[in-house]
Amino acid sequence: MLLYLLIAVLCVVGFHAYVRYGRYGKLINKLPGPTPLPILGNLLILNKGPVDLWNFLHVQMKKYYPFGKIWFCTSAMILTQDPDDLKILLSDKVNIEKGFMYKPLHLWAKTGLITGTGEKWQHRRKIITPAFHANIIKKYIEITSEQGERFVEYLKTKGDETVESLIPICSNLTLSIIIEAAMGTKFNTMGDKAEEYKKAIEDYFHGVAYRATRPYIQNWMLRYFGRGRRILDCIKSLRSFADKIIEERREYHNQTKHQSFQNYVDDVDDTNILDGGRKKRLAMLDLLLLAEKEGLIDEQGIKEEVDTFTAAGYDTTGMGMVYMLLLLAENKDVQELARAEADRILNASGGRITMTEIQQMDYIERCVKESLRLFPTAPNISRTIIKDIQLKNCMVPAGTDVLVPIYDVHRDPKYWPDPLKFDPGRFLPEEVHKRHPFSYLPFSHGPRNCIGQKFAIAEMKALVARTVYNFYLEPVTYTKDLQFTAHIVLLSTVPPCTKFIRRLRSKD
Ligand code: HEM
Repeated sequence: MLLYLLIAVLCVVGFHAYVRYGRYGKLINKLPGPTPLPILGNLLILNKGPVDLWNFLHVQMKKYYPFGKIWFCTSAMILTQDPDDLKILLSDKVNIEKGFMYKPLHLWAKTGLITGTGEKWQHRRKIITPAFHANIIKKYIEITSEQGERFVEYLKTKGDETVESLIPICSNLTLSIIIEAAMGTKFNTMGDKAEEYKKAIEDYFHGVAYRATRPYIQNWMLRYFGRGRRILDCIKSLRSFADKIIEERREYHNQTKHQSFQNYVDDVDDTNILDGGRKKRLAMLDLLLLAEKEGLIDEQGIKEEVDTFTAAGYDTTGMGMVYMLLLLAENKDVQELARAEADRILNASGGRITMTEIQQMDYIERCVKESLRLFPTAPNISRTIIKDIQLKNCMVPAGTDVLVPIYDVHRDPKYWPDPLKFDPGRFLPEEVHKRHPFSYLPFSHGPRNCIGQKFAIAEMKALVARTVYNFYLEPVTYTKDLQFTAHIVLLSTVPPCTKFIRRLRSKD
C-alpha cells in the first residue's frame, strides 16, 4: 500500500517537474507573474470572492503590463493587453477554441455558436450569419422600437420624475427584445412564466460566474450541493420554456405548410410572416427552422442556438444600456447633444424609429461606442491554445489559456489619452483612423467576433434616442463609485440608479 502511495506521489512530482521545467514550463516561465507554489501554482491566490478576484486581476494587469502569466496547477493562463498580441491571437483561424472560463456555459448553451469550436462552429456560423443580414436586423429593430416605447410608457406611469434602479429595468427591456427577436414570442405577455424564466437566467449566470473561478467543480458534482442544485433547476426551467416555444413555432410552420418560409425566401424586405391573416414577426428561430427544413441543422442544434442567442444577447446589451444611461446622466453636455440629435431625427419621422432613423444617429452612435469602451459589457474573453502560436511578446504553447482583458485594453493610456474621460469625439472617423484597431474590441475581432454586434449597436442607439427624447437624465449613482465583480458580464455590486425627469411636450 505504502509502495503504491510512494509511486503515486513520485508520478505526481515527476509530472509536475516535467510540466514546470520542460519545454512548456520554460516558455511560460519567461513571462512575469506571481511566484507559483509547487503543484498548486497560483491557485490559492485566486481563491477569492468575486469582488476581490476582479480587483486582483486588474492589479495584476497593471503590475505585469502589458502581459503576464498565472499558473493553475500544471497549466498556465497568459494575460495580454498588447493590441499587437491581440491582433495575432484573435485573427488566428486555428486557435478559435474558447477558454476554460466558458465551460460552465455549456450546461445551457451546450456547444452552440459561442462555446462550440472546429467544423461544427464553422458550419453553424455560416448558416446563422444570414440571421444578422441588414434586412433582417430591420425587423429586430421594429421589435426594439416597440419595446422602447413600452419602456418609456412604463417610466411615465411613475410620474413627472422617478429614480430607477437601472439593472432590473434595462435587463427586463433587453430580455423582452431578445426573446421576441430570437423566439418570436412576446415576453411581457407571459406573466409568471416570464418571471420564472428571467429568474432562472439570472441565477444561472451567477452560477456560471461562481464556477468560472472554481474550475474543479464538475457537472456531476452539482447535484450534491445547494448552489449546484439551483443551477440544475435553472437549466430545467430554461430548457422547458425554450422547448415549448420551439415546438409551437414548428407546429405553426407545419400547419401553414411553410408558406411563411416561402414569403421569406421570396422577399427579404418584408419578413413579417402571416399568422391567420395577422402579421407575425420573423424571428431568428424561423431562420433556424428554415435551415432545418433544408437539412442544415437538426432539432438539437436549433435548441442550442436559440439558447445561445438569449445568453449572448440579453445581459450584454442590458448592462450596456445601464452604463450608457449613467454616463449620459453625469455628462450633461453630451446628453444635450444626444437629445438634440434625437429631437431632429424623431421630430422629422413623427416619433418613429426604424433603420432609416438609426442610420442618421451619428452622434448617438459615438456615445454608444464610447460607453462600450469605458464599460465593455463582455469585459474578458479567452482562448485555449490548441496549436503553439507566436505572439509579438511571447511564444504561447498549446494547452495554455490566453485571457484578453478587454476592460484594461480600453483604459490603456497608451492608446486612450485621459482614459477615464467620457468623450464620444474619440469615435470621429479621423480619430478612429489614428488608433490601433485592436485597442478597441467590445465585440472582439476576427473569425469569432460578435455575430450580433450590428444589431446590438442599432438596438442601443434606438433605446438611447427614445429615452433622451422623452426624459432628462440626472445622476444618482456616479460611475466612479461603481465596484465591479468577477461575472460573465461587467456587473457592479453597487446598484446603479438614475433619475428620469419627464420632458413635457405640447401634446402631453
Ligand atoms: C453590447 C452588446 C454585446 C456585446 C458587448 C457583445 C460582445 C461579444 C464578444 C466580446 C464576443 C466574443 C466572445 C469571445 O470571443 O469569447 C461575442 C460573441 C458572440 N455574440 Fe455578442 N455581444 C453583444 C450582443 C450580442 C447580441 C445582441 C447577440 C445576438 C443576438 C450576440 C451574439 C453573439 C454570439 C452568437 C457570439 C459568438 C460568435 C461566434 O463565436 O461565432 N451578441 N459577443
